[in-house]
Amino acid sequence: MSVPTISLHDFDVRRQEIINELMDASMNVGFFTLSNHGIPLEDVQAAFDLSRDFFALPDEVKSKTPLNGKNAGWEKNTQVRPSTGTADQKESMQLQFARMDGLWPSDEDIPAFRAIAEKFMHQVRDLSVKVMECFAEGLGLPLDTFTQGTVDPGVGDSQDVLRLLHYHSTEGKTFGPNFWRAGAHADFDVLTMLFQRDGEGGLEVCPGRKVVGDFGMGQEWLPVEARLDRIVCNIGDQLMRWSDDRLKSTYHRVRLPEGEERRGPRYSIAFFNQARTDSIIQGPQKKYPPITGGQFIADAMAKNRMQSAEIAKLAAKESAEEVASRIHFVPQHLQAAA
Ligand SMILES: O=C(O)CCC(=O)C(=O)O
Ligand SMILES: [Fe+2]
Repeated sequence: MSVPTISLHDFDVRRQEIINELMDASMNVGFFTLSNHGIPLEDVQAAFDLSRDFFALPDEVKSKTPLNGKNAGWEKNTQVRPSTGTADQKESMQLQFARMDGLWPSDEDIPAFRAIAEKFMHQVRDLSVKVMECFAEGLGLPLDTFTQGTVDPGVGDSQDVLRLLHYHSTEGKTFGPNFWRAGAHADFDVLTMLFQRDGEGGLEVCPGRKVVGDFGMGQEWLPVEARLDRIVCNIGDQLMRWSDDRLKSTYHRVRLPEGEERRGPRYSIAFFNQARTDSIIQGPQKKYPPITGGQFIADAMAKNRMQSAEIAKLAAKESAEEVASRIHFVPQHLQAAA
């Protein structure tokens, strides 16, 4: 199995063919990469330049816009994944269309940050809407089923997030067996679009996992090539539930450099398309009870915090693999039902 690449060239005339490819990838792998996606390379580069300039600021400056409880703001070395119990070796800055009061870095600290970031967010959102409409069509649902919740970003209850990520250089550092740039997890959004820079690899995918698994431990992990001109996409838990589990939300992780690999920093940028707080998530076959986008995220974050605290305690004593093999992990919507 491999992560398929889907070209979006001549989108309008090739629409049906593209829908078929997207559905196939999402039902079987949960991940795919997009080529010829229409976002100019120089705009992707500009977003990475902005990210590099922001993370180069002193921590005292970045901490003027700290992470709040709603996935906006800056954090460093604080994200503990339930799969590992250790903090991801990274810092990140999360940006949204709404709910950003006091969280945009000032023009004195970093010129035009908001303007550049928002331009890119709109470009990625517009492309995401195109892809999510394809999913709706592929599932035989009204075209706006998944995008209703993610359009109109000015409305105040958009939960979409652009996350700038900076994984620290590992030059001269050694780590225990249980440390990751990003520990194994599934995303809890509708659709994630991830940008990477050439050669800054490490992202691995556990393809086509069954609905229930233990963080993908012991299964096959596929590397995803890092290329500036491609967008890595994956299905999140919200779309899995919204499609009655037909489209798969898949585990993925970012490993630390190994052996002779370059040990420099890694930058990536993820855009998480989320259901809006008041949209109702329920599949056509009503496999699961309805839930609002707001409640879904609140539940997911609470569960995550609880599991992370639990596993951090255990992981202090045992290896991650032993711990993960004992914790029965299921996607967010199945957890809520359990
Ligand atoms: O940086 C990456 O390649 C992946 C990041 C990721 O999976 C996430 O932030 O959810
Ligand atoms: Fe992720």
